[in-house]
Amino acid sequence: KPKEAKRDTRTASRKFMSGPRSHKVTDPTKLAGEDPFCDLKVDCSGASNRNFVDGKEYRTQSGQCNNLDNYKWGMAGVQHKRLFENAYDDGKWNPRRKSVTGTNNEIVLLPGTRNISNAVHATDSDKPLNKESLSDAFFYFMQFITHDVTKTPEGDHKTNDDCCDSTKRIKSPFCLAVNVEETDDFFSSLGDCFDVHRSFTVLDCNDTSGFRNQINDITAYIDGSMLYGSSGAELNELRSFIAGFLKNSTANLMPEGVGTEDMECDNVEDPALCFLAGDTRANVHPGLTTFHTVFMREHNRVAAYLGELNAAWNDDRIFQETRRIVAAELQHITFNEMLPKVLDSSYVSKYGLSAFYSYNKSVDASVIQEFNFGFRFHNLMPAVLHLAELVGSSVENMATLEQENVFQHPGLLVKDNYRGVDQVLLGIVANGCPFINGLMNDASRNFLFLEENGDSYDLASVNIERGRDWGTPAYYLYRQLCGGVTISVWTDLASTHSADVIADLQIVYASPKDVDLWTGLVTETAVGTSIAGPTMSCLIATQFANLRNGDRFWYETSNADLKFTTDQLSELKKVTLARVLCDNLDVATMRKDVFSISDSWVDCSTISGMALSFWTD
Ligand code: HEM
Ligand SMILES: [Ca+2]
Repeated sequence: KPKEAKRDTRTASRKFMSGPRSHKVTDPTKLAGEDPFCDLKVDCSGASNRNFVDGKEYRTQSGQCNNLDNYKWGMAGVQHKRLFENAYDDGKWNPRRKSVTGTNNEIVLLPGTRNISNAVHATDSDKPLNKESLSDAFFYFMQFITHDVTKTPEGDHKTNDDCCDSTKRIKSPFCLAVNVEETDDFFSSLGDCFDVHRSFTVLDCNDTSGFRNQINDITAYIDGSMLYGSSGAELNELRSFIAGFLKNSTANLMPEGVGTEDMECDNVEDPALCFLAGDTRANVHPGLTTFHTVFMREHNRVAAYLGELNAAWNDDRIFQETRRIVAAELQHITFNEMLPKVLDSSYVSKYGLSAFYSYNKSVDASVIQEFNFGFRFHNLMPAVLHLAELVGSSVENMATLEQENVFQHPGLLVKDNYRGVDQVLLGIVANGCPFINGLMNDASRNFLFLEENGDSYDLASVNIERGRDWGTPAYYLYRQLCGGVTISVWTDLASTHSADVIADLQIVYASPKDVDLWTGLVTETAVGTSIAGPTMSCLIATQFANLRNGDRFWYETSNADLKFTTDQLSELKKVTLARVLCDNLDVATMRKDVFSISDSWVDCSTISGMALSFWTD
């Protein structure tokens, strides 16, 4: 097996990986360490800090003044919110490392995160299909929506900072070092450590103790920021400034970007090609890159239509109106098709996610940091990527690629004379993603972002390490908050976790009150047919309710100045992801429910969509 061979030849000591492992700050002024928004006053009452075109108001690019009383709610660059006080060891910034079993006289450390990954999250076989027949497209679409909502930048480390270096391991304020035991099946041949860089932080505005908090680089609102960017400067790179269009490149793919450093397209197989999108992570996986491509095309498809209907509209007006429609489609698909498969219907109704929409100006849509962990569904990562084609009347797999050859490899889209993009899409709709509570396959636990020198990455460890980096409190507090269940002994977890999982947790953790948030969440037994346990569902539903109720521009708004007409809204509500895919790819057949592999394939002509004729001015 190729995987074995790679493992055996990797004898070099662990070096810093040349590409980024996590996401970098795009705006260097944000590295200052002070929160620029603490003292900044922005007046949203007039037009000057908002976005009016031809007298009509649209979203600002940064999300500023979406909330008119609190200009920075949900805006790019603002701090993540917290549901509890921080759990940093020093209350300020030192990572959470201490077990509750320690005393004033004797500190007991939490288990190493790679040890937790090995004991709790490992599976030695590629996981079987999930019982609900969720498609790989469901997985990559969730990632696509994640990238509309949250991106937490890394701190100001030098590219060659080696956090495993014995002196820096202690000294560099930007380093976390994950210990690797000699007994580690996979990573031990590379050394005793792998490095993770700490997230960028700012000093909290109201706190004088020196407490530091993480920020969101992008707009939290579901507004298509991964397509349009989260600042005017980012958008200017993407717009063609002709007839409302976004730039594209050969075969109607996204424009090519320059430089691979920040853009996560440094796969050893094909480092040359890199696409430019509104979010720098667009190249991290071809499944994701395909969704970016489809929605960029959807923008241009809608813009062309609006331009024809409204000869008097200029580039700016067409652009803004199209962006408004595309954001509405994303919101509709997320709430109508995606969330009902993430959450059990009991959570959808309890949190009012399908209730009548009414804007609530006291709701802050900014990202709750605990949600950030609750939505890291890396345990659904498919082990392989299939490329598929329509053969006769059925969709068949043409090739099966190991994930380590596919991460950061957008070049797949141009393969086969540009049929790559269609083949990737058909492949992820045709095949099912794996799902077992809390287990991660080798692709994400050992082979993520594999480098030529054998370096790679364990996403389970990193997720746990990230929680400690952020001073995120342990899982048990959230079980208490969401479920009203007090956790003091292991058996208290029995209502949320299987006996097997509890036994695995006990191998590494000294106390159930030590269990890290991400680990506790992904190992919960999922509710009903959903993919999330009770506490995870609570965090996810809370955030998505805020993204809806706290968004003044939500597509279902009844505000006279912002709303779609009744006709337009009823057209928008006909939109399905299947229709968007049919409209923007060279495919003749699709599943009406793109997220379910038990749905049958139908001819694209039988899938209805929205009529844009209602957009004549
Ligand atoms: C090809 C598939 C994927 C890859 C390679 C990937 C990789 C990563 C990496 C490297 C990080 C940064 C981890 C850190 O340093 O803390 C991350 C963060 C994250 N991932 Fe994924 N991921 C994938 C799919 C997904 C999916 C499907 C979801 C959601 C269902 C998701 C949700 C998240 C979230 C919420 C974060 C935190 C984002 C932030 O605020 O920076 N990921 N992912
Ligand atoms: Ca956004």
